[in-house]
Amino acid sequence: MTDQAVAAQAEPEEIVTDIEQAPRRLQPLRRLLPFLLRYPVRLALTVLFLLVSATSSLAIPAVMGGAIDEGFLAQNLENVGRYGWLIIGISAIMAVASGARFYFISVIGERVVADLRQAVFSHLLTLETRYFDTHRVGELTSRLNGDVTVIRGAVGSSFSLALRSLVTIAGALVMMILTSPVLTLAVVIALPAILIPVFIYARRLRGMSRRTQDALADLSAMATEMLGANRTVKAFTQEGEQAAHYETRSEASYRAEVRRLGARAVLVGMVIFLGTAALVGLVWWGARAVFDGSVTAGQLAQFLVYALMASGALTNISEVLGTLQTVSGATERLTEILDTRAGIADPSRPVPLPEPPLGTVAFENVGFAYGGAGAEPVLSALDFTVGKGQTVALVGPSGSGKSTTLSLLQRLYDVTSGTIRVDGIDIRDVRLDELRRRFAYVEQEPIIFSGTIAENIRFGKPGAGMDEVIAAARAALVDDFVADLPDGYETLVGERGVMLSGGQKQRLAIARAILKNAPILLLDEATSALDAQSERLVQRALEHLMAGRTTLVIAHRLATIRDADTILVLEGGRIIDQGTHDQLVAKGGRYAELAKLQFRLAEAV
Ligand SMILES: Nc1ncnc2c1ncn2[C@@H]1O[C@H](COP(=O)(O)OP(=O)(O)OP(=O)(O)O)[C@@H](O)[C@H]1O
Repeated sequence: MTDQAVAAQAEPEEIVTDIEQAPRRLQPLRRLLPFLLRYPVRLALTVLFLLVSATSSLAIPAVMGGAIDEGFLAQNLENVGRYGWLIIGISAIMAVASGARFYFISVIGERVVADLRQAVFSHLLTLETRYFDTHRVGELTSRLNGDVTVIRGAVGSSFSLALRSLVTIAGALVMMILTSPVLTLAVVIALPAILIPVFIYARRLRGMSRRTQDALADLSAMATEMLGANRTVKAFTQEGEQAAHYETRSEASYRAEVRRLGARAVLVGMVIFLGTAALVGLVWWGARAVFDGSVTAGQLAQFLVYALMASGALTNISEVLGTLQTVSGATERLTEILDTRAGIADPSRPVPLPEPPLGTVAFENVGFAYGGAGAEPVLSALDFTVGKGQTVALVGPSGSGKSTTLSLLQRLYDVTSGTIRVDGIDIRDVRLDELRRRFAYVEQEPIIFSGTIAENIRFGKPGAGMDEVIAAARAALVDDFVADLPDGYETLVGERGVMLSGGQKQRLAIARAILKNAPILLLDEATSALDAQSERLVQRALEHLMAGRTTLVIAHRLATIRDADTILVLEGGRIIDQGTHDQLVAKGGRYAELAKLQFRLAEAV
């Protein structure tokens, strides 16, 4: 089974635990407040329109009561008309206020979500490499999408519904007491008998709805993973197997949803029956009060409407509470990211690097362990210098620490002991962006983004003009294949550059590095063999790039090795030998053995 498939199958448990651990507390919601309070005017307008719409909706039943008593029962058509106009006027105010409330709260919701999403994304980009070593990118993007969407729903509608319901309950209760204290007392006594069973059942339903959400999250996680890995799936002829997995999960999600719908149907029935029974009881009780003259028929009608409004609002609140718990979980997961401090950050008093750049590198007795001091060291007592314009090649068996050395130089991780200097300055004293501007990095498997050829090259120097991009492309021999592409530099290269060959991707990455024009070049040569023609092109592109630059190269090509000023032979994180190719070959020993094994024999002949 493929790695991806294994990972996909490991996913359900993780997702379920994640969601089950979602807090039932609502405190994390407080963290949304600063985002909301950034827009005080819109917030104030929302509250204003909310109060206006709630008050006007509460006024209608009172007017209606008046219409019944003074209009219908008094058989006074004029009064019916007058009250009718009043109701139309109030409805107009209510309509405008409700529309405005909906608009402002939705805009705030969208605004908060956009702010939150941007804050989380830009914060994630500042976190150090170690964070990404221990967090799955799929999980992070799902937080960015899923959790943010959950919050959008809540801020836009649930908050508004909760506020409106609270105001309605309070207002309706006041109006009920004003209309008839005796009837209000009867309702307050009878209410728990109806609400308690409904609440208990609704809570069970919420648990079920969380399980269906889990099942859905699980389904979409699997689909994303498998579609992304479609080449691997095909290579291992896993289509049938994975489709069957998907079907099993999809069926589970369907069954969970059906169970939830059944339970919901029971709840709806329960609400209808208990509600109607309560209404009949209230009407009967009210009729008695009308007959003995303690309330008028209009007051009774008005009272019934208030009671219905209050109970509707109560039901809304119980639903909103459920939603807010989910939102609280989402908010907590996002604020967790925002609270993570970058382990590698700018120094408080940065030292500027010399201008113009010297282009020198020095490792002084550097030790490093991925797990921090005390853990198994990956590099020990690493000591070497690279002078301006020199090329130093790192060679050594797999796992000897070559890539780690380049990571440390870019300060993707901090050394555990010793010092690294660029142009004589300890890199921990330099601003991160200033330091990293001094390097151009060409990775072993270059990362190509899904935009156009020009955008990919321009990644080396944002804002570079088209003439600069083309000059870099010429130097990296990219322009010869671009000429054959339908849209030239504007051709889209597909996700991860799938539409380009291995050699073309490498040349594109070299063009990007040429455009960056940094004084120090970090090069991780590709191990995968290209055909002779591509290889020659990449080699020529590299020569253009290396010209006049200080270069640290993880070398796999004999040509690179031969031209290097110094070769550092690494083994087990230590430099076991150094010198030029000829010196080291003459010495015999480990380097000669390694050279035979590691460098392409074809090149040696
Ligand atoms: N992010 C990481 N977290 C923990 N350990 C790591 C990490 N990256 C590398 N290692 C470990 O550090 C050691 C050195 O790895 P490094 O990638 O520097 O070797 P390398 O010489 O570049 O190997 P290769 O030629 O195979 O790329 C290895 O034992 C590796 O398992």
